[in-house]
Amino acid sequence: MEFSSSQFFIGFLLELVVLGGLWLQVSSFGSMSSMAASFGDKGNAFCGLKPDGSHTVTCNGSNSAIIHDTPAQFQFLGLTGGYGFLCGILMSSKQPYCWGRNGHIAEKLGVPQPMVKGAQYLEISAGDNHLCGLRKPLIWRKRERKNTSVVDCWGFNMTRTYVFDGMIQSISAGCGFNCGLFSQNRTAFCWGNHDANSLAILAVPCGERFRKLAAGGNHVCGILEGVNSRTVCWGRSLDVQMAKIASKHAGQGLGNVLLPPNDPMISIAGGRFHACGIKSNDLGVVCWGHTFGQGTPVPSGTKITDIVAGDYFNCANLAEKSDQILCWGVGFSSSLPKPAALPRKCNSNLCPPGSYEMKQHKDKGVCNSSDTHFCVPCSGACPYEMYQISPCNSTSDRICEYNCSACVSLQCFSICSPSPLSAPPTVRNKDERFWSLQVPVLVAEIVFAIFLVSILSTTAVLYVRYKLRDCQCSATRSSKVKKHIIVSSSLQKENSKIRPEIRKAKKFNYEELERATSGFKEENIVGKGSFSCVFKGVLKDGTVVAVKRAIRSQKSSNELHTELDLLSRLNHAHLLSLLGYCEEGGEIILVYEFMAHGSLHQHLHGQNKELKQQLDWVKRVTIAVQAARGIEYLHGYACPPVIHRDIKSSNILIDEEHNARVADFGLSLLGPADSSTPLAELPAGTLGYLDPEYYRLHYLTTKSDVYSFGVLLLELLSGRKAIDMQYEEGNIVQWAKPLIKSGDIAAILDPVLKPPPDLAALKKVAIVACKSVRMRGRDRPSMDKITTTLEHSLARLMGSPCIEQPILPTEVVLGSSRLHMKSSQRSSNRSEIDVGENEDQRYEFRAPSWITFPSVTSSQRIKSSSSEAEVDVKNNNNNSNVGSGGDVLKSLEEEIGPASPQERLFLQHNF
Ligand SMILES: Nc1ncnc2c1ncn2[C@@H]1O[C@H](COP(=O)(O)OP(=O)(O)OP(=O)(O)O)[C@@H](O)[C@H]1O
Repeated sequence: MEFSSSQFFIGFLLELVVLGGLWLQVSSFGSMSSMAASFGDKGNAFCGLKPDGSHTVTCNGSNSAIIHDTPAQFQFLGLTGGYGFLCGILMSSKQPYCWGRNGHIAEKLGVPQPMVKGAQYLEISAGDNHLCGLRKPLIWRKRERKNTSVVDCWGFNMTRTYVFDGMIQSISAGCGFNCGLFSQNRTAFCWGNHDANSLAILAVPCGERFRKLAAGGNHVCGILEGVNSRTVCWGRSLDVQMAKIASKHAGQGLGNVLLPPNDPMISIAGGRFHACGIKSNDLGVVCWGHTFGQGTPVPSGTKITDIVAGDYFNCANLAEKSDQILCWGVGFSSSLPKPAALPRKCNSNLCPPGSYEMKQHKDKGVCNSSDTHFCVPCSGACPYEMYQISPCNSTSDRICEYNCSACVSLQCFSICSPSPLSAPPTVRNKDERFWSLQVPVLVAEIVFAIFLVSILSTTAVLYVRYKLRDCQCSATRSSKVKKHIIVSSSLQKENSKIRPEIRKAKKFNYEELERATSGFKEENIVGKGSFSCVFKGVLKDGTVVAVKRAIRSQKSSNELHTELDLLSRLNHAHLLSLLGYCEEGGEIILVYEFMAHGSLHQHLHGQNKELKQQLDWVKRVTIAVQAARGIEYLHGYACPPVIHRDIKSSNILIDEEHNARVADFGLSLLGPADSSTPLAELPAGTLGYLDPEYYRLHYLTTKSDVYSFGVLLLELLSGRKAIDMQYEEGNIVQWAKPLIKSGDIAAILDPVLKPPPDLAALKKVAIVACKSVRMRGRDRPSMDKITTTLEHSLARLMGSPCIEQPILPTEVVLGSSRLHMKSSQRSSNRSEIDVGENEDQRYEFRAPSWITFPSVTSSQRIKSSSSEAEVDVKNNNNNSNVGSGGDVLKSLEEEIGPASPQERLFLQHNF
């Protein structure tokens, strides 16, 4: 029998859609399922809900504590397993109940403590040494905050309640971190201990929509939404580097490291250094990540329906052979039952509404006996671009078809546009009718699109021409104009330097760097930070580099790891470039481009007064523009946006050509791009530059960087340090703000320089600085507006008559995977100093991380501490260290005023 290509495509698609719609219970390292595996040095165990519908649990395996403590009398809704323990949600109370042994959760398990009275859970998920539960929302309380989800966690470094904005559909736990899937937009987010999981937490694919997540060791895999159901993974444990560690742990020889396959998947489960999934086209199993040389091989040609992961092994429920559990990998005990009396979902009852019987072939069920049925839940609504042509019934899932008039994806177009010529007559007639209707619609749409694009581009061209005509500089203004042109072209040159591709950091070996820095000689030190020493070095090929080596501590290496993770993703002419890194013997060393002229701090406040004088007004404002551009890129163009958290003059470095580069990303944070909630982070940064709102309310937004940048502008204008106790008013903001507000700009200008002929240019800078250090973040301008204002000031300072045109074109930010539209570009009216009133603030949400690294250094830098109490103590110390600096912060708090009820709620929920 012949099929037309369109029939074939649609048949294939329907198969994908139907199979893709299967929503079988899956379990990863820790997700909840009807079965679960536990692993660890006390042996492995495998438990499952009995297939008789009693919801009671049965366990087998070599972990005697789990076997002995199995609560056979309790009924459970689902199970999850971790290192030496298993947990289930009790049917009666909907609370977790755990058994086995794990010193981090509790010596003697049971209901994990502390437990909120009456809390009920929808799902639980076990990592290796922790358990998290997604709380059932309390809808009966009228005043309950809407659209929030609560996750309670217990165990190593995790015991606390996390509140998230947005409804979470499911959670999955890995080693020391967790991930969640928002139900509304299906985006993923992860939180937890950053030590080994910074990549898993920070590198969540931006804007991707997932059907399912499965966290493993230090990685996460997710099945993408859409007909392809492709799997993507991120994190650390699936890479080659980690393979060596994996082999050591599992006592195995080094196997292969495989990439996730492209096959569509219906479920996945993550192990410590690997992940496995069930392919939707044949229910076969496929594994990737680190595969071991020895151990039971991954089954081939076997259909499976459920899958769970231990650390180095997986177990699955066979689709065809009833009552059999199949395990593979290494480390599971031979005493694990194969077959085990575990979940086989073949029921004698017909499938209830909301589910349908899964078939192996058209007429043959999955179960051995034709009297029993294997039921799976119906899939959700049809995907976008599709409509339902038949509903879900007891024998088949809902069937969806592409709506050819609403195609946006290539897949849809390819399905909708095959040639109808090879079809049999009836099909051809149908297709002809279809095309006779569709073609005019498509043609009309294309014509309309072309018309729209040409109107828009013509308008844009006319607008640009009009603007340029206004700024035509006549020959009579030659000297000033020349200057302007020279500046413009030099800045154009600068733009061309922007690296359009994100470079991969090179891996150096220790000897290479040791040689480059003459054995990390003291004379080669060019700077010292709180956590690191920076050496000048020369590589074998003659490249001069800066080598940053952590002062040995876990915290410093955390910082360098954050910096490595971030800088490998960022690329901009005004961000310090990372050339490579070296990670050996537990130490991490970063290699950067060498900045020949050191830091802005050294120029402004160093011993050499000449350096300060050389930094004339044009150079200072140019540095301000360039630094603003770097930060603007972080906020508006990096995806997800980056909050630097430590903008200050010692982190603005100056290269050979006197261009400014923003450096030191050790404290920086990423956040999801589409969230509208502030990060809840304990304060970190440098005293004097620290946003009082962030300090006071722990609200972290991109506007916190704006505050620090405002302080930096005041520093550039006045030549004073952010906090300088040799003056009566030691805090630069407290000193400069009233003077600027009173219009006395000259009073704040650096006395080592003569005021410029056109003071108005610096007035603009002072005003924007003043706005940037407003108490409330939402009242501060965004970085793109600041950049625009600074560009205008620079143009004016250089005598350009074209002050409406920024000297530096604004479209210089390249290299991010996605571009965000600048708010200033959205605004049609860009007044030169009309910055920041009532504009939208970019808030980022992030789970409150557990807090790390307290430190006060000579540069008065404070970092989040391991406990709030510690933070207070440290801050008090800081305050006493800096004398009235502490009072300054106190008075800033007072200026912000008491927390509103909403803010208080935010704090209560997050800290
Ligand atoms: N790429 C570089 N080229 C030249 N000098 C550099 C480079 N990177 C850093 N330095 C110098 O080393 C100093 C220390 O840098 P680092 O980023 O470690 O700390 P910091 O920002 O000054 O202090 P902290 O870590 O306390 O914030 C800088 O102030 C600068 O003078």
